[in-house]
Amino acid sequence: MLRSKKTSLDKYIFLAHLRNTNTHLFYKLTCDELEEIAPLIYTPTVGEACLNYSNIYPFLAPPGSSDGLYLTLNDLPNIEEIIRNYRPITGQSGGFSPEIAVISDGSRILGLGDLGVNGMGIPIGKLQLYVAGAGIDPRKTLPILLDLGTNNKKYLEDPLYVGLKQTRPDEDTFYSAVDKVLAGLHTVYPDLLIQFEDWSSEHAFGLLNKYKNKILTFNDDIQGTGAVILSGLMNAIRKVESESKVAPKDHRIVFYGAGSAAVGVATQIQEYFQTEYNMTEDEAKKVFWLVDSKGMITQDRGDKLANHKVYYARDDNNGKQFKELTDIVDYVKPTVLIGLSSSTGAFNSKVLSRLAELNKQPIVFPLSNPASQAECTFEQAMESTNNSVVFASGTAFPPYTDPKTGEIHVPGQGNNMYIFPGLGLGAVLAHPKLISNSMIYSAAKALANSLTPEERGQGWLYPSLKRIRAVSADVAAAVCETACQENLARSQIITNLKTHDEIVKHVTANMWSPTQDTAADTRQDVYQEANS
Ligand SMILES: NC(=O)C1=CN([C@@H]2O[C@H](COP(=O)(O)OP(=O)(O)OC[C@H]3O[C@@H](n4cnc5c(N)ncnc54)[C@H](OP(=O)(O)O)[C@@H]3O)[C@@H](O)[C@H]2O)C=CC1
Ligand SMILES: CC(=O)C(=O)O
Ligand SMILES: [Mg+2]
Repeated sequence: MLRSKKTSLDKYIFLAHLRNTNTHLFYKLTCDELEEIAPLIYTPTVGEACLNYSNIYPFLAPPGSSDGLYLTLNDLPNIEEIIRNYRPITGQSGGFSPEIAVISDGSRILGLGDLGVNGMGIPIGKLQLYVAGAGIDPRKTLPILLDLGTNNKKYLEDPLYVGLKQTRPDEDTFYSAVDKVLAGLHTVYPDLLIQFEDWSSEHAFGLLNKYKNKILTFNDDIQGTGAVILSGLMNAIRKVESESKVAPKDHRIVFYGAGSAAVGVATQIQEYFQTEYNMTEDEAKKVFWLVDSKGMITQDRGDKLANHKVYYARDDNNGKQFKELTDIVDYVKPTVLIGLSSSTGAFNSKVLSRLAELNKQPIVFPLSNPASQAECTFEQAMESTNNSVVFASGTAFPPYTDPKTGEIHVPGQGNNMYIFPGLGLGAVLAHPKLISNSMIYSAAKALANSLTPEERGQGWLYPSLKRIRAVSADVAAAVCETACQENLARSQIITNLKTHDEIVKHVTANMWSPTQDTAADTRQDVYQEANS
Protein backbone atom coordinates (compact mmCIF):
# COMPACT_ATOMS: atom_id res chain seq x y z
CA MET A 1 0.00 0.00 0.00
CA LEU A 2 2.76 2.42 0.99
CA ARG A 3 4.77 1.82 -2.16
CA SER A 4 1.69 2.26 -4.34
CA LYS A 5 1.40 5.92 -3.26
CA LYS A 6 2.83 8.17 -5.94
CA THR A 7 4.26 11.16 -4.03
CA SER A 8 6.26 11.44 -0.82
CA LEU A 9 3.54 13.63 0.69
CA ASP A 10 0.90 10.96 -0.05
CA LYS A 11 3.18 8.45 1.65
CA TYR A 12 3.54 10.77 4.65
CA ILE A 13 -0.25 11.09 4.97
CA PHE A 14 -0.73 7.34 4.56
CA LEU A 15 1.85 6.63 7.29
CA ALA A 16 0.34 9.21 9.68
CA HIS A 17 -3.05 7.61 9.24
CA LEU A 18 -1.61 4.15 9.77
CA ARG A 19 0.17 5.31 12.94
CA ASN A 20 -3.06 6.73 14.32
CA THR A 21 -5.14 3.65 13.57
CA ASN A 22 -2.77 0.69 13.89
CA THR A 23 0.26 1.76 15.87
CA HIS A 24 1.80 -1.72 16.07
CA LEU A 25 1.69 -2.24 12.32
CA PHE A 26 3.10 1.25 11.73
CA TYR A 27 6.06 0.66 14.04
CA LYS A 28 6.64 -2.89 12.80
CA LEU A 29 6.92 -1.47 9.31
CA THR A 30 9.04 1.50 10.41
CA CYS A 31 11.47 -0.63 12.41
CA ASP A 32 11.82 -3.20 9.61
CA GLU A 33 12.21 -0.66 6.79
CA LEU A 34 13.73 2.36 8.53
CA GLU A 35 16.00 3.30 5.63
CA GLU A 36 12.97 3.61 3.34
CA ILE A 37 10.63 5.15 5.92
CA ALA A 38 12.89 7.62 7.77
CA PRO A 39 13.01 9.99 4.76
CA LEU A 40 9.18 9.91 4.71
CA ILE A 41 8.42 10.55 8.37
CA TYR A 42 11.48 12.77 8.85
CA THR A 43 13.72 14.89 6.61
CA PRO A 44 13.20 15.55 3.72
CA THR A 45 9.45 14.75 3.49
CA VAL A 46 8.58 16.14 6.92
CA GLY A 47 9.75 19.53 5.59
CA GLU A 48 7.23 19.36 2.76
CA ALA A 49 4.57 18.13 5.17
CA CYS A 50 5.21 21.07 7.51
CA LEU A 51 5.01 23.58 4.65
CA ASN A 52 1.57 22.13 3.88
CA TYR A 53 0.53 21.13 7.40
CA SER A 54 -2.65 23.20 7.61
CA ASN A 55 -3.84 21.71 4.32
CA ILE A 56 -3.13 18.06 5.10
CA TYR A 57 -4.06 18.28 8.79
CA PRO A 58 -7.62 16.91 8.39
CA PHE A 59 -6.22 13.75 6.77
CA LEU A 60 -3.64 12.94 9.46
CA ALA A 61 -5.71 12.41 12.58
CA PRO A 62 -9.24 11.11 13.12
CA PRO A 63 -11.91 13.81 13.16
CA GLY A 64 -12.19 15.65 16.47
CA SER A 65 -8.75 14.61 17.68
CA SER A 66 -5.21 15.80 17.14
CA ASP A 67 -1.92 14.01 17.08
CA GLY A 68 -0.12 16.35 19.44
CA LEU A 69 -0.65 18.93 22.17
CA TYR A 70 -1.18 22.42 20.79
CA LEU A 71 -0.82 25.20 23.37
CA THR A 72 -1.43 28.86 22.69
CA LEU A 73 -0.84 32.06 24.65
CA ASN A 74 -4.57 32.03 25.41
CA ASP A 75 -4.22 28.69 27.22
CA LEU A 76 -1.69 29.92 29.79
CA PRO A 77 -4.20 30.73 32.56
CA ASN A 78 -5.44 27.10 32.47
CA ILE A 79 -2.21 25.45 31.43
CA GLU A 80 -2.12 22.63 34.00
CA GLU A 81 -5.70 21.62 33.36
CA ILE A 82 -5.16 21.59 29.60
CA ILE A 83 -2.00 19.51 29.91
CA ARG A 84 -3.74 17.12 32.29
CA ASN A 85 -6.74 16.71 30.01
CA TYR A 86 -4.71 15.98 26.90
CA ARG A 87 -4.96 12.41 25.63
CA PRO A 88 -3.06 11.29 22.53
CA ILE A 89 -4.84 9.35 19.82
CA THR A 90 -2.09 6.82 20.14
CA GLY A 91 -2.81 6.64 23.83
CA GLN A 92 -4.40 3.92 25.84
CA SER A 93 -7.65 3.58 27.67
CA GLY A 94 -5.99 4.12 31.06
CA GLY A 95 -3.82 7.02 32.23
CA PHE A 96 -1.27 8.86 30.16
CA SER A 97 2.22 9.22 31.63
CA PRO A 98 4.65 10.53 29.02
CA GLU A 99 8.40 10.12 29.47
CA ILE A 100 9.63 12.37 26.65
CA ALA A 101 8.19 15.56 25.19
CA VAL A 102 9.53 17.29 22.10
CA ILE A 103 8.51 20.93 22.07
CA SER A 104 8.82 23.57 19.33
CA ASP A 105 7.37 27.01 18.73
CA GLY A 106 7.72 26.51 14.97
CA SER A 107 10.00 29.52 14.62
CA ARG A 108 12.87 27.77 12.73
CA ILE A 109 11.61 24.58 11.16
CA LEU A 110 14.57 22.79 9.54
CA GLY A 111 16.02 25.34 7.10
CA LEU A 112 12.54 26.48 6.07
CA GLY A 113 12.13 29.38 8.49
CA ASP A 114 9.15 30.39 10.64
CA LEU A 115 6.32 27.95 9.90
CA GLY A 116 4.33 28.68 13.06
CA VAL A 117 1.95 25.95 14.10
CA ASN A 118 2.66 24.08 10.86
CA GLY A 119 5.91 23.03 12.51
CA MET A 120 4.06 20.34 14.51
CA GLY A 121 5.32 17.77 12.02
CA ILE A 122 8.77 18.08 13.61
CA PRO A 123 7.96 17.09 17.25
CA ILE A 124 5.80 14.28 15.88
CA GLY A 125 8.54 13.11 13.50
CA LYS A 126 11.27 13.24 16.16
CA LEU A 127 9.18 11.18 18.57
CA GLN A 128 8.54 8.52 15.95
CA LEU A 129 12.31 8.17 15.67
CA TYR A 130 12.55 7.83 19.45
CA VAL A 131 10.25 4.82 19.15
CA ALA A 132 11.78 3.28 16.04
CA GLY A 133 15.39 4.15 16.88
CA ALA A 134 15.56 3.58 20.62
CA GLY A 135 12.42 1.73 21.62
CA ILE A 136 10.67 4.42 23.64
CA ASP A 137 7.09 3.24 24.18
CA PRO A 138 4.92 5.26 21.73
CA ARG A 139 2.31 5.69 24.47
CA LYS A 140 4.88 7.62 26.49
CA THR A 141 5.67 10.31 23.93
CA LEU A 142 4.30 13.84 23.90
CA PRO A 143 4.66 16.16 20.88
CA ILE A 144 4.01 19.80 21.77
CA LEU A 145 3.65 22.87 19.59
CA LEU A 146 3.65 26.11 21.50
CA ASP A 147 1.69 28.46 19.27
CA LEU A 148 2.90 31.98 19.96
CA GLY A 149 1.81 33.22 16.54
CA THR A 150 4.01 33.53 13.47
CA ASN A 151 5.84 36.22 11.56
CA ASN A 152 5.28 34.32 8.33
CA LYS A 153 3.12 36.67 6.25
CA LYS A 154 1.98 33.90 3.93
CA TYR A 155 0.43 31.94 6.79
CA LEU A 156 -1.04 35.02 8.45
CA GLU A 157 -2.95 35.60 5.22
CA ASP A 158 -3.87 31.97 4.60
CA PRO A 159 -7.53 31.28 5.49
CA LEU A 160 -6.71 27.61 6.07
CA TYR A 161 -3.79 28.25 8.47
CA VAL A 162 -4.68 26.40 11.69
CA GLY A 163 -2.58 28.47 14.11
CA LEU A 164 -3.03 31.77 15.90
CA LYS A 165 -3.14 34.57 13.34
CA GLN A 166 -0.98 37.06 15.15
CA THR A 167 2.68 38.04 15.04
CA ARG A 168 5.12 36.70 17.62
CA PRO A 169 5.23 38.41 21.03
CA ASP A 170 7.98 40.48 22.66
CA GLU A 171 10.84 38.87 24.60
CA ASP A 172 9.25 39.21 28.06
CA THR A 173 6.00 37.60 26.93
CA PHE A 174 7.97 34.87 25.17
CA TYR A 175 10.14 33.84 28.13
CA SER A 176 7.27 34.12 30.58
CA ALA A 177 5.06 31.91 28.35
CA VAL A 178 7.75 29.22 28.10
CA ASP A 179 8.24 29.40 31.89
CA LYS A 180 4.53 28.79 32.47
CA VAL A 181 4.38 25.91 30.02
CA LEU A 182 7.43 24.18 31.54
CA ALA A 183 6.08 24.70 35.06
CA GLY A 184 2.73 23.25 33.98
CA LEU A 185 4.37 20.25 32.36
CA HIS A 186 6.46 19.54 35.45
CA THR A 187 3.53 19.91 37.83
CA VAL A 188 1.55 17.34 35.85
CA TYR A 189 4.49 15.12 34.79
CA PRO A 190 7.41 15.73 37.23
CA ASP A 191 9.84 13.27 35.56
CA LEU A 192 9.31 14.37 31.97
CA LEU A 193 12.38 14.80 29.73
CA ILE A 194 11.85 17.88 27.55
CA GLN A 195 13.65 18.18 24.22
CA PHE A 196 13.66 21.64 22.63
CA GLU A 197 13.54 21.46 18.84
CA ASP A 198 13.67 23.99 16.03
CA TRP A 199 13.47 27.27 17.94
CA SER A 200 15.03 30.38 16.43
CA SER A 201 18.70 30.55 17.42
CA GLU A 202 18.68 33.37 19.96
CA HIS A 203 15.79 31.73 21.83
CA ALA A 204 17.32 28.28 21.50
CA PHE A 205 20.45 29.48 23.32
CA GLY A 206 18.46 31.64 25.74
CA LEU A 207 16.25 28.73 26.80
CA LEU A 208 19.11 26.22 27.00
CA ASN A 209 21.18 28.50 29.23
CA LYS A 210 18.17 29.23 31.39
CA TYR A 211 17.04 25.64 31.98
CA LYS A 212 19.96 23.24 31.39
CA ASN A 213 21.10 23.22 35.02
CA LYS A 214 17.60 23.28 36.46
CA ILE A 215 15.52 20.64 34.70
CA LEU A 216 15.89 17.48 32.65
CA THR A 217 16.19 19.01 29.21
CA PHE A 218 18.39 19.39 26.15
CA ASN A 219 18.33 21.28 22.89
CA ASP A 220 18.63 18.88 19.99
CA ASP A 221 19.73 21.45 17.40
CA ILE A 222 22.58 22.70 19.60
CA GLN A 223 23.60 19.64 21.62
CA GLY A 224 22.23 16.70 19.60
CA THR A 225 23.68 18.11 16.38
CA GLY A 226 26.92 18.96 18.19
CA ALA A 227 27.29 15.35 19.31
CA VAL A 228 26.36 13.73 16.02
CA ILE A 229 28.68 15.89 13.93
CA LEU A 230 31.53 15.52 16.40
CA SER A 231 31.07 11.79 16.08
CA GLY A 232 31.23 11.82 12.24
CA LEU A 233 34.17 14.21 12.36
CA MET A 234 36.09 11.97 14.78
CA ASN A 235 35.82 9.18 12.20
CA ALA A 236 36.68 11.56 9.35
CA ILE A 237 39.75 12.82 11.26
CA ARG A 238 40.87 9.22 11.91
CA LYS A 239 40.38 8.40 8.22
CA VAL A 240 42.41 11.31 6.80
CA GLU A 241 45.06 10.78 9.47
CA SER A 242 45.60 7.18 8.42
CA GLU A 243 45.13 7.68 4.65
CA SER A 244 46.54 11.19 4.04
CA LYS A 245 48.72 11.65 7.13
CA VAL A 246 46.95 14.84 8.29
CA ALA A 247 47.66 15.28 12.00
CA PRO A 248 44.42 15.96 13.97
CA LYS A 249 45.86 19.15 15.45
CA ASP A 250 46.45 20.55 11.95
CA HIS A 251 42.78 20.78 11.03
CA ARG A 252 41.24 24.13 10.12
CA ILE A 253 37.46 24.16 10.11
CA VAL A 254 35.20 26.65 8.34
CA PHE A 255 31.55 26.77 9.36
CA TYR A 256 29.29 28.23 6.69
CA GLY A 257 26.38 29.36 8.89
CA ALA A 258 26.74 30.57 12.46
CA GLY A 259 23.41 29.74 14.07
CA SER A 260 22.43 27.38 16.88
CA ALA A 261 23.56 24.28 15.01
CA ALA A 262 26.97 25.65 13.93
CA VAL A 263 27.87 27.01 17.35
CA GLY A 264 26.63 23.78 19.00
CA VAL A 265 28.85 21.71 16.70
CA ALA A 266 31.90 23.96 17.12
CA THR A 267 31.52 23.75 20.92
CA GLN A 268 31.51 19.94 20.85
CA ILE A 269 34.48 19.72 18.47
CA GLN A 270 36.41 22.16 20.61
CA GLU A 271 35.85 19.93 23.64
CA TYR A 272 37.21 17.01 21.60
CA PHE A 273 40.42 18.84 20.70
CA GLN A 274 40.94 19.96 24.28
CA THR A 275 40.16 16.55 25.81
CA GLU A 276 41.80 14.17 23.36
CA TYR A 277 44.70 16.28 22.03
CA ASN A 278 45.57 18.38 25.09
CA MET A 279 45.03 21.63 23.25
CA THR A 280 44.48 24.70 25.38
CA GLU A 281 41.13 26.46 25.14
CA ASP A 282 42.69 29.22 23.08
CA GLU A 283 44.43 26.82 20.69
CA ALA A 284 41.28 24.73 20.23
CA LYS A 285 39.10 27.78 19.68
CA LYS A 286 41.41 28.95 16.91
CA VAL A 287 40.61 25.82 14.86
CA PHE A 288 37.32 27.48 13.78
CA TRP A 289 36.33 30.24 11.38
CA LEU A 290 32.59 30.97 11.40
CA VAL A 291 30.77 32.63 8.51
CA ASP A 292 27.29 34.16 8.62
CA SER A 293 25.16 35.96 6.04
CA LYS A 294 27.47 39.00 6.28
CA GLY A 295 30.71 37.06 5.79
CA MET A 296 33.55 35.82 8.01
CA ILE A 297 32.88 36.67 11.65
CA THR A 298 35.58 38.88 13.09
CA GLN A 299 35.71 41.10 16.15
CA ASP A 300 36.34 44.18 14.02
CA ARG A 301 33.71 43.58 11.32
CA GLY A 302 31.84 46.63 12.45
CA ASP A 303 28.39 45.20 13.19
CA LYS A 304 26.94 44.14 16.52
CA LEU A 305 27.33 40.36 16.77
CA ALA A 306 24.58 38.21 18.26
CA ASN A 307 25.63 36.83 21.66
CA HIS A 308 26.22 33.29 20.41
CA LYS A 309 28.68 34.49 17.72
CA VAL A 310 30.97 36.53 19.96
CA TYR A 311 33.05 33.66 21.38
CA TYR A 312 34.24 32.43 17.96
CA ALA A 313 34.75 35.89 16.37
CA ARG A 314 38.34 36.00 15.04
CA ASP A 315 40.78 38.63 16.28
CA ASP A 316 43.76 37.59 14.11
CA ASN A 317 42.50 38.83 10.73
CA ASN A 318 44.73 41.92 10.60
CA GLY A 319 41.79 44.08 9.62
CA LYS A 320 40.91 41.87 6.63
CA GLN A 321 37.21 41.11 6.09
CA PHE A 322 35.83 38.50 3.70
CA LYS A 323 32.33 38.05 2.30
CA GLU A 324 32.64 35.44 -0.45
CA LEU A 325 33.17 31.80 0.47
CA THR A 326 35.79 31.35 -2.27
CA ASP A 327 37.85 34.17 -0.74
CA ILE A 328 37.42 32.68 2.74
CA VAL A 329 38.61 29.29 1.47
CA ASP A 330 41.66 30.93 -0.11
CA TYR A 331 42.42 32.81 3.11
CA VAL A 332 41.83 30.03 5.68
CA LYS A 333 42.83 27.02 3.55
CA PRO A 334 40.42 24.80 5.48
CA THR A 335 40.69 21.05 5.77
CA VAL A 336 37.02 20.83 6.79
CA LEU A 337 33.99 22.75 5.43
CA ILE A 338 30.72 22.42 7.34
CA GLY A 339 27.44 23.86 6.03
CA LEU A 340 24.71 24.85 8.49
CA SER A 341 23.36 27.87 6.63
CA SER A 342 20.19 26.63 4.85
CA SER A 343 21.79 28.23 1.83
CA THR A 344 21.10 25.99 -1.16
CA GLY A 345 24.07 25.31 -3.42
CA ALA A 346 26.53 27.52 -1.48
CA PHE A 347 29.24 24.87 -1.89
CA ASN A 348 29.53 25.31 -5.66
CA SER A 349 32.01 23.58 -7.93
CA LYS A 350 34.53 26.43 -7.57
CA VAL A 351 34.57 26.09 -3.77
CA LEU A 352 34.68 22.29 -3.88
CA SER A 353 37.42 22.03 -6.50
CA ARG A 354 39.55 24.59 -4.61
CA LEU A 355 39.17 22.46 -1.48
CA ALA A 356 40.35 19.44 -3.45
CA GLU A 357 43.42 21.40 -4.62
CA LEU A 358 44.22 22.28 -1.01
CA ASN A 359 43.59 18.83 0.48
CA LYS A 360 44.15 15.24 -0.61
CA GLN A 361 40.90 14.35 1.18
CA PRO A 362 38.74 17.43 1.89
CA ILE A 363 36.11 16.87 4.56
CA VAL A 364 32.80 18.41 3.42
CA PHE A 365 29.60 18.22 5.49
CA PRO A 366 26.64 20.09 3.90
CA LEU A 367 24.29 19.57 6.84
CA SER A 368 21.33 21.87 6.16
CA ASN A 369 17.88 20.32 5.92
CA PRO A 370 15.80 19.33 4.07
CA ALA A 371 17.67 18.30 0.90
CA SER A 372 16.33 21.40 -0.90
CA GLN A 373 18.40 23.58 1.49
CA ALA A 374 21.64 21.55 1.39
CA GLU A 375 24.83 23.45 0.50
CA CYS A 376 25.68 20.78 -2.11
CA THR A 377 24.66 17.27 -3.11
CA PHE A 378 26.84 14.17 -2.81
CA GLU A 379 27.07 13.95 -6.59
CA GLN A 380 28.33 17.54 -6.88
CA ALA A 381 30.86 16.96 -4.11
CA MET A 382 32.19 13.79 -5.73
CA GLU A 383 32.40 15.26 -9.23
CA SER A 384 34.11 18.50 -8.15
CA THR A 385 36.72 16.77 -5.99
CA ASN A 386 37.54 13.87 -8.28
CA ASN A 387 35.91 11.53 -5.71
CA SER A 388 38.35 12.55 -2.97
CA VAL A 389 35.74 14.10 -0.65
CA VAL A 390 35.00 12.70 2.83
CA PHE A 391 31.31 13.46 3.00
CA ALA A 392 28.24 13.54 5.24
CA SER A 393 24.98 15.45 4.73
CA GLY A 394 22.01 16.28 6.96
CA THR A 395 19.45 14.64 4.67
CA ALA A 396 20.46 11.36 3.05
CA PHE A 397 21.61 11.62 -0.56
CA PRO A 398 21.55 8.62 -2.93
CA PRO A 399 24.75 6.64 -3.54
CA TYR A 400 26.98 7.90 -6.33
CA THR A 401 28.05 5.62 -9.16
CA ASP A 402 31.38 6.56 -10.72
CA PRO A 403 30.65 6.77 -14.48
CA LYS A 404 34.21 5.63 -15.36
CA THR A 405 34.63 2.66 -13.02
CA GLY A 406 31.03 1.79 -12.09
CA GLU A 407 32.12 1.86 -8.44
CA ILE A 408 29.32 2.77 -6.01
CA HIS A 409 30.08 5.26 -3.20
CA VAL A 410 27.69 5.58 -0.23
CA PRO A 411 27.46 9.02 1.49
CA GLY A 412 27.28 9.47 5.25
CA GLN A 413 24.23 11.00 6.92
CA GLY A 414 25.21 13.40 9.70
CA ASN A 415 21.84 13.87 11.30
CA ASN A 416 21.00 14.16 14.97
CA MET A 417 18.68 11.14 14.57
CA TYR A 418 21.74 9.02 15.47
CA ILE A 419 22.01 10.71 18.87
CA PHE A 420 18.76 12.01 20.37
CA PRO A 421 16.92 8.64 20.56
CA GLY A 422 19.75 6.99 22.54
CA LEU A 423 20.38 10.12 24.59
CA GLY A 424 16.70 10.27 25.53
CA LEU A 425 16.50 6.57 26.37
CA GLY A 426 19.61 6.83 28.54
CA ALA A 427 18.10 9.81 30.36
CA VAL A 428 14.76 8.05 30.90
CA LEU A 429 16.50 4.97 32.33
CA ALA A 430 19.19 6.65 34.45
CA HIS A 431 16.78 9.38 35.48
CA PRO A 432 19.45 12.04 36.10
CA LYS A 433 18.60 15.45 37.53
CA LEU A 434 19.80 17.09 34.31
CA ILE A 435 21.60 16.36 31.06
CA SER A 436 25.25 17.33 31.50
CA ASN A 437 27.83 18.31 28.87
CA SER A 438 29.74 15.12 29.69
CA MET A 439 26.70 13.00 28.89
CA ILE A 440 26.43 14.65 25.47
CA TYR A 441 30.17 14.18 24.88
CA SER A 442 30.09 10.51 25.89
CA ALA A 443 27.09 9.98 23.59
CA ALA A 444 29.16 11.36 20.67
CA LYS A 445 32.09 9.07 21.47
CA ALA A 446 29.82 6.05 21.79
CA LEU A 447 28.33 6.77 18.36
CA ALA A 448 31.77 7.23 16.78
CA ASN A 449 32.92 3.92 18.24
CA SER A 450 29.77 2.01 17.31
CA LEU A 451 30.78 1.21 13.74
CA THR A 452 31.47 -2.43 12.91
CA PRO A 453 34.82 -3.34 11.28
CA GLU A 454 32.90 -3.86 7.99
CA GLU A 455 31.36 -0.37 8.17
CA ARG A 456 34.75 1.15 8.96
CA GLY A 457 36.33 -0.91 6.17
CA GLN A 458 33.94 0.71 3.69
CA GLY A 459 35.11 4.14 4.84
CA TRP A 460 31.79 5.04 6.48
CA LEU A 461 31.59 7.81 9.07
CA TYR A 462 28.30 6.64 10.58
CA PRO A 463 26.88 3.17 11.19
CA SER A 464 24.12 1.65 9.08
CA LEU A 465 20.61 2.80 9.96
CA LYS A 466 19.66 -0.87 9.90
CA ARG A 467 21.49 -1.22 13.23
CA ILE A 468 20.02 1.91 14.81
CA ARG A 469 18.69 0.09 17.89
CA ALA A 470 22.08 -1.46 18.69
CA VAL A 471 23.71 1.94 18.13
CA SER A 472 21.13 3.66 20.36
CA ALA A 473 21.80 1.03 23.04
CA ASP A 474 25.50 2.00 22.99
CA VAL A 475 24.63 5.70 23.15
CA ALA A 476 22.08 5.18 25.96
CA ALA A 477 24.55 3.03 27.94
CA ALA A 478 27.23 5.72 27.63
CA VAL A 479 24.75 8.32 28.93
CA CYS A 480 23.80 6.07 31.87
CA GLU A 481 27.45 5.39 32.76
CA THR A 482 28.34 9.09 32.66
CA ALA A 483 25.28 9.94 34.77
CA CYS A 484 26.51 7.41 37.37
CA GLN A 485 30.09 8.74 37.28
CA GLU A 486 28.81 12.26 37.86
CA ASN A 487 26.49 11.12 40.67
CA LEU A 488 23.55 12.50 38.73
CA ALA A 489 21.74 9.19 38.11
CA ARG A 490 18.73 8.69 40.37
CA SER A 491 17.74 5.23 39.17
CA GLN A 492 18.67 2.58 41.75
CA ILE A 493 18.62 -0.11 39.07
CA ILE A 494 21.18 1.72 36.92
CA THR A 495 23.44 2.69 39.81
CA ASN A 496 23.51 -0.95 40.96
CA LEU A 497 24.68 -2.28 37.59
CA LYS A 498 28.40 -3.00 37.70
CA THR A 499 29.66 -3.44 34.15
CA HIS A 500 29.20 -1.82 30.73
CA ASP A 501 27.75 -5.08 29.38
CA GLU A 502 25.17 -5.21 32.18
CA ILE A 503 24.09 -1.67 31.34
CA VAL A 504 23.83 -2.41 27.60
CA LYS A 505 21.77 -5.51 28.43
CA HIS A 506 19.46 -3.55 30.70
CA VAL A 507 19.03 -0.77 28.12
CA THR A 508 18.25 -3.27 25.37
CA ALA A 509 15.76 -5.15 27.55
CA ASN A 510 13.90 -1.90 28.16
CA MET A 511 13.31 -1.08 24.51
CA TRP A 512 9.69 -1.24 23.42
CA SER A 513 9.10 -3.44 20.42
CA PRO A 514 5.95 -3.66 18.30
CA THR A 515 6.18 -7.44 18.19
CA GLN A 516 6.98 -8.11 21.83
CA ASP A 517 4.24 -5.83 23.13
CA THR A 518 1.45 -8.36 22.74
CA ALA A 519 -1.32 -6.20 24.20
CA ALA A 520 -4.10 -5.58 21.71
CA ASP A 521 -3.80 -2.38 19.75
CA THR A 522 -5.54 -0.27 22.34
CA ARG A 523 -5.73 2.70 20.00
CA GLN A 524 -8.78 1.30 18.24
CA ASP A 525 -11.19 2.15 21.07
CA VAL A 526 -9.77 5.67 21.34
CA TYR A 527 -10.09 6.02 17.58
CA GLN A 528 -13.71 4.89 17.66
CA GLU A 529 -14.46 7.18 20.56
CA ALA A 530 -12.92 10.11 18.67
CA ASN A 531 -14.90 9.20 15.57
CA SER A 532 -18.18 9.08 17.44
N1 LIG B 1 22.11 17.71 10.14
C1 LIG B 1 21.49 17.92 11.28
O1 LIG B 1 21.33 17.03 12.12
C2 LIG B 1 20.99 19.29 11.57
C3 LIG B 1 20.86 20.24 10.59
N2 LIG B 1 20.39 21.48 10.90
C4 LIG B 1 20.20 22.42 9.80
O2 LIG B 1 21.12 23.47 9.93
C5 LIG B 1 20.58 24.64 9.35
C6 LIG B 1 20.81 25.81 10.28
O3 LIG B 1 20.16 25.60 11.51
P1 LIG B 1 20.30 26.69 12.68
O4 LIG B 1 21.71 26.92 12.98
O5 LIG B 1 19.45 26.31 13.80
O6 LIG B 1 19.65 27.93 11.92
P2 LIG B 1 19.89 29.47 12.05
O7 LIG B 1 18.85 30.12 11.26
O8 LIG B 1 20.06 29.79 13.48
O9 LIG B 1 21.32 29.70 11.38
C7 LIG B 1 21.55 29.85 10.04
C8 LIG B 1 22.88 30.53 9.87
O10 LIG B 1 23.20 30.56 8.49
C9 LIG B 1 23.62 31.87 8.16
N3 LIG B 1 23.34 32.15 6.75
C10 LIG B 1 22.17 32.31 6.14
N4 LIG B 1 22.35 32.59 4.83
C11 LIG B 1 23.69 32.60 4.64
C12 LIG B 1 24.52 32.84 3.52
N5 LIG B 1 24.01 33.11 2.34
N6 LIG B 1 25.85 32.78 3.70
C13 LIG B 1 26.38 32.48 4.91
N7 LIG B 1 25.65 32.25 6.00
C14 LIG B 1 24.32 32.31 5.87
C15 LIG B 1 22.83 32.79 9.07
O11 LIG B 1 23.45 34.04 9.14
P3 LIG B 1 22.94 35.24 10.07
O12 LIG B 1 23.30 34.80 11.47
O13 LIG B 1 23.72 36.41 9.60
O14 LIG B 1 21.46 35.33 9.85
C16 LIG B 1 22.89 31.98 10.36
O15 LIG B 1 24.09 32.24 11.05
C17 LIG B 1 19.12 24.32 9.05
O16 LIG B 1 19.01 24.03 7.67
C18 LIG B 1 18.85 23.08 9.83
O17 LIG B 1 17.88 22.26 9.22
C19 LIG B 1 20.10 21.86 12.17
C20 LIG B 1 20.19 20.95 13.19
C21 LIG B 1 20.60 19.58 12.94
C1 LIG C 1 17.80 17.60 11.91
C2 LIG C 1 17.33 18.78 12.63
O1 LIG C 1 17.09 18.73 13.82
C3 LIG C 1 17.15 20.02 11.91
O2 LIG C 1 17.47 20.09 10.73
O3 LIG C 1 16.68 20.97 12.53
MG1 LIG D 1 16.00 20.41 14.50
